[in-house]
Amino acid sequence: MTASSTPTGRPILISVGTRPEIIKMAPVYAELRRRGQAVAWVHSGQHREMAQSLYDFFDIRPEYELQLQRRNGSLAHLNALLLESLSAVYEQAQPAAVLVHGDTTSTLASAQAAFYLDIPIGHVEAGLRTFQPREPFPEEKNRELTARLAHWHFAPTAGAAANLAREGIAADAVHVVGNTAVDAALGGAARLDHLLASGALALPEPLQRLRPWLAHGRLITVTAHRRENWGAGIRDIARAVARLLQADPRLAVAWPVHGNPAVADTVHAELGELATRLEGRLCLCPPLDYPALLWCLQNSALALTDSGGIQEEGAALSRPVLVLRDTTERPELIEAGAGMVVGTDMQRIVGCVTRLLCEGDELARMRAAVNPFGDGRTAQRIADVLSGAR
Ligand SMILES: CC(=O)N[C@@H]1[C@@H](OP(=O)(O)OP(=O)(O)OC[C@H]2O[C@@H](n3ccc(=O)[nH]c3=O)[C@H](O)[C@@H]2O)O[C@H](CO)[C@@H](O)[C@@H]1O
Repeated sequence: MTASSTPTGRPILISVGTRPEIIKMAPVYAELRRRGQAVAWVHSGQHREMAQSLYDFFDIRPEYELQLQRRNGSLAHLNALLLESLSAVYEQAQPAAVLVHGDTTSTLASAQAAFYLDIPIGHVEAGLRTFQPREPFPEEKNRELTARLAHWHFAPTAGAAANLAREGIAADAVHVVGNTAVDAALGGAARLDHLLASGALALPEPLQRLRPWLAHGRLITVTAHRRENWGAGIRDIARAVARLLQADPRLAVAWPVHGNPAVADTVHAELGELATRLEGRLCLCPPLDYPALLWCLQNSALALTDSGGIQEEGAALSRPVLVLRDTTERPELIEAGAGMVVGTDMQRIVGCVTRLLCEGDELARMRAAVNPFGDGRTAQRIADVLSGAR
């Protein structure tokens, strides 16, 4: 099959394992179905309960769900289980193509399993690189290896396409299409008011308690979970948040705390007592459903995060993002002026946030930046390529 030919008849199979993969593949699923294309969805992840609210929100019913019997937390074991189980699914589904997303272990295993069965692979969000093999680990190598296997490379930006060209990927296999995170965020945000007003969506109670503070326009959304930030990084981020809250009585913080004890224990040890004392102004809550997270971003002056997806969503919703890492594989955010890399140094975080909130001009300029991750029509472009129309 050439890079521009069309898979017909048999389903296009979308394989996902984690929350961001579901969010970012949902627009592709919707667009392919809208065009009458047969689509099948395989869920290979662990956190089925958390995934269900996403499937409800995006109206997706997975045809296949893997029940992996993990005996330990090793990535090799997970990869081996995924490979075997996904191969069995592919043999049953006989897909015309398999679409994978990004850089997780499920991404790489889904691509490997398709490769062994000679099924063409489409890689969505291709070409992101930090060029540092272990930052992030194992994602940097997962995405690089997935690129070796893919047939269609859906690069979100020209920069990502250039990274692929440097690795020798043929130009006619690379399609610059934008990032589906933008499609999902714009679509989700457009539905929010109606969902809230109709009662179809209720914000969790800790977020309700933030409402009185919104009038000050000084809500900050914080998330942190990357492995390289476990320990001292998360501790320093938490201390910066404490310092900011103590210095500015109008500032409020929404921090959905990742469930991993390596994150949650540190955050609660540093901020638990302050959260009680501030009675609602500091919301430390469990991970939020996606619409609630979008609500936080929409109501925030800025976001502090080490998440990849939130960098794209911040840009889509015109909310400046301060990246809590030493590097980002999304340099376009910085080049566009919509974000900054601030790392995890407490003084630096406090200094940057204070400056932005005090000097409104800089924040306003960041909010006015053109979103470098696309216009919300990425899924259409991907569907065009798969149908041979592009
Ligand atoms: C190194 C890197 O950048 N890797 C990325 C990684 O994903 P990530 O860093 O973006 O992961 P998270 O931060 O876990 O998820 C983010 C999503 O979750 C939503 N969210 C968050 C908190 C919450 O309480 N409720 C929510 O709903 C949020 O809005 C957003 O959409 O894998 C992806 C897949 O391959 C790749 O795209 C991607 O390169």
